[in-house]
Amino acid sequence: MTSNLLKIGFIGGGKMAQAMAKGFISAGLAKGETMISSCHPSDLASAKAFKELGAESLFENVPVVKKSDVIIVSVKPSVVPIALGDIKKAADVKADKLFLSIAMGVTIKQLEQFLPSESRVVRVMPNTPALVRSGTSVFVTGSRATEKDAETTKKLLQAVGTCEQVPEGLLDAITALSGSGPAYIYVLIEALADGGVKMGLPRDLAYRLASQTVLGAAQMVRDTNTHPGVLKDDVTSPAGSTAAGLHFLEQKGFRAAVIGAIEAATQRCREVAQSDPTK
Ligand SMILES: NC(=O)C1=CN([C@@H]2O[C@H](COP(=O)(O)OP(=O)(O)OC[C@H]3O[C@@H](n4cnc5c(N)ncnc54)[C@H](OP(=O)(O)O)[C@@H]3O)[C@@H](O)[C@H]2O)C=CC1
Ligand SMILES: O=C(O)[C@@H]1CCC=N1
Repeated sequence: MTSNLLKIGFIGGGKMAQAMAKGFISAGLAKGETMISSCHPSDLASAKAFKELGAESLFENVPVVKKSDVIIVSVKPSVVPIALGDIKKAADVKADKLFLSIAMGVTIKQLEQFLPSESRVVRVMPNTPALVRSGTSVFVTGSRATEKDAETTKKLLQAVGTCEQVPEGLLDAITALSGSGPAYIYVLIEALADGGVKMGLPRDLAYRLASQTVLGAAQMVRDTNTHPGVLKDDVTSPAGSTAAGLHFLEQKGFRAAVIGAIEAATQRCREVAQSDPTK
């Protein structure tokens, strides 16, 4: 039965779109045939990836809007005005639909200007672990979005992880933390494994241990409601190995580097938000 499922369209079929599409399928919220994407003609790999899911894959944006109930705008920020401009220019498209934009730094105000006046907008910041239904998403509703649109957004995003409604003023910092965050953690996992290999561990064992350790530590913070500093102290035995490792990290400025990374990424989002997205 596919008739009760929302028809989900993706404008831009790249990495984040594919992660969400795969998450929706594994959550039972979509089937390949209830999704459709538009890809840039130069991006045959993304078109192929959507076709492999059983979804239709086109090289035009307007038919995606026509055929979908909810449209996920998943192109790069600089492409958003071009892609949404295609829809505004099209005379024969009824655009009174829900558009979820995941583009970093593109504000609700800009999105509402780029789209036809009848379109309803929600701005979302997801992350790639949506693919394995462990995503972290937040959303902001636009001026024309209804309560039902907020419910639809929550239903889609909670199926692939967590989802919270937030004020738009927090979105740049959230993009820096949870939108970009998986990349920082992958670097940490690589570094943990590299350290293990340096000290004699086989590479595959080192990756298994590093990834499970990150997963377990994250679950401890989330599920025990205990301050991470207390959890850190629980690991750190007097005169033990952890204290030696932590001392080294502090000497190298680990904590300051992570804080600086969030600040730099937030700043980049602000630059994009303040720039003319058509340039
Ligand atoms: N990746 C992530 O972890 C996250 C990304 N985002 C946001 O998602 C959006 C997409 O990011 P991401 O998936 O990483 O980027 P990708 O480059 O992987 O995906 C964007 C896709 O859009 C295609 N495209 C370019 N022009 C057009 C057009 N005119 N019409 C339709 N499609 C077009 C691109 O093709 P081509 O490559 O040929 O240009 C590409 O396949 C960005 O706005 C980003 O800020 C948000 C949260 C997390
Ligand atoms: O790097 C980026 O710009 C996007 C936004 C958050 C994650 N990826």
